[in-house]
Amino acid sequence: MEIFSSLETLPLSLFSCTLLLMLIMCVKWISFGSKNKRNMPPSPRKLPIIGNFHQLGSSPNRSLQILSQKYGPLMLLHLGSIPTLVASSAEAAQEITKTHDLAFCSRPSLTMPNILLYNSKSIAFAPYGDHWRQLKSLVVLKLLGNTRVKSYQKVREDEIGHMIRVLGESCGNIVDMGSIFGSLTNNIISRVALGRKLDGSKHKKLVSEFVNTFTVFSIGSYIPWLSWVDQLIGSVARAEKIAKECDELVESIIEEHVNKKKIEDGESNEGEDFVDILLDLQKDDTSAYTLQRDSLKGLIMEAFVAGTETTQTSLEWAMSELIKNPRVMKKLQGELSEIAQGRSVVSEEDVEKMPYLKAVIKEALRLHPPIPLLLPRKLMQDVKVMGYDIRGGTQVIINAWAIGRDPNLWEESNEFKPERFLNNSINYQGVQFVWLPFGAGRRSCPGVQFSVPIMEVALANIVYKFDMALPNNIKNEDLDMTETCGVTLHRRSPLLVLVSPRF
Ligand code: HEM
Repeated sequence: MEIFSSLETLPLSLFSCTLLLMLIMCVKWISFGSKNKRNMPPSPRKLPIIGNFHQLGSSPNRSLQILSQKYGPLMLLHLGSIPTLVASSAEAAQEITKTHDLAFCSRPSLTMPNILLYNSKSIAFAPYGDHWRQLKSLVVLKLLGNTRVKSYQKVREDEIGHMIRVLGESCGNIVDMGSIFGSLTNNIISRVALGRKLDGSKHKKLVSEFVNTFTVFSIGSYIPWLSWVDQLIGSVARAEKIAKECDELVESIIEEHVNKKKIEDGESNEGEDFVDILLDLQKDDTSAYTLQRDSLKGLIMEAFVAGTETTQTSLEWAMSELIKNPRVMKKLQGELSEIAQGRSVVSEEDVEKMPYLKAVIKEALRLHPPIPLLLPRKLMQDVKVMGYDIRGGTQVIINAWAIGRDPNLWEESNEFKPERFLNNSINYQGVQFVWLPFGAGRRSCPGVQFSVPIMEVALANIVYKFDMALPNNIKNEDLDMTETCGVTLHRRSPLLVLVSPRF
């Protein structure tokens, strides 16, 4: 009887199984169809496992520019297994940083920043969310706002004065301008962030190792199932060691500040550095946001990563272009002589009357944006960009370097012509999307107001006080301008010059 009944049900279960199978196939077919109907951006052919990595070469900004000439201003690459949208035109940049800014506002999770910056608990590599929003507005308002940046004027003047004295003592000798600018930016950031210069070469070396570790390639960031390779070759262990040593350094500096505060309690807040300000904010129980210790330390270390080499590289490129273009150098010296009128120092107030100086710096940043591909973003939901369907989770790169050299946007786009920035409205907020050295939109750089006065006043004083020539009778126009990628896009060869006083 039992056998009978089970036999009876057999055709029925076979029927339902077949029906279920057909249903699954139908759903699959429909979803495959709709996938095919998705209008994906053009993609260069990729290789198994590594995807398009082999096409980036040693100069990704240039390789991506060349690829975009073939595949268009929006292309979809695969870096390992990570789908990566590459934007190479002003229109594409505008879509990402303005039209869909919120959707494109996150950052991908990357191994090295996670190790070095307390699991990306500071700003630059934090995913979008409450934590990032609170921290960014804290930095914009309390550390890098207008009034606060003005209060660092004394530090800027001191350190630029010191740099000019060092150059004065080096007249007649060959000077490495990169190292001069490196010391300047390091000293300024150290004094503003920590309240003092880093003592001894040991700490300077540690901080420079910390900054450089950000560029150590991590295979796990792009091919997650191969992340054990990072462990095997020791890159994770090395980064962890540097992170630990830096953490100890920042902890000791915080301790110094806590002790100093106990002594100075009740005195005025003048001359406060980042650590002072952040410690005060941590104690502020009227604020709805609690600043965690790791975020505080992350912000301090991030200032070194984000602020030193970027400003140093920009100065080095601006100086290189001035040396290579004597016509521009002469015109700038003319403006400086006219405004400074024989005074020994060019002040921050003088610089406000110097449109050509400002144009020189903007033009140098156009040709040599220190972070040529900005920082990678991550799309948080599916969106349509310039008619293409882009899936949530895609990583996004904006080739600011290529946009700055786009011949459709810039006449004689590879030439150094500061005049193009006179009488135009292109400003540091990047709202025109044709010039993006500091990015644009919610994720743009909060350090603009901090670094621009350093660049302007430092360059003004050097050019006002010294003539520069290349050693070994190298002609100015033969100066090697080859670039190489590190934390920033910097000169491959050091900028060695012979300095002589102008008066
Ligand atoms: C010449 C100097 C500098 C240049 C060219 C520069 C450039 C940039 C660029 C291109 C980005 C990425 C923007 C994007 O993804 O859209 C960025 C982000 C950032 N920069 Fe700067 N930067 C400079 C100086 C500074 C300084 C001095 C500080 C702080 C002391 C700073 C702090 C930051 C931070 C915290 C971010 C992350 C913003 C976020 O993710 O929301 N930068 N910078």
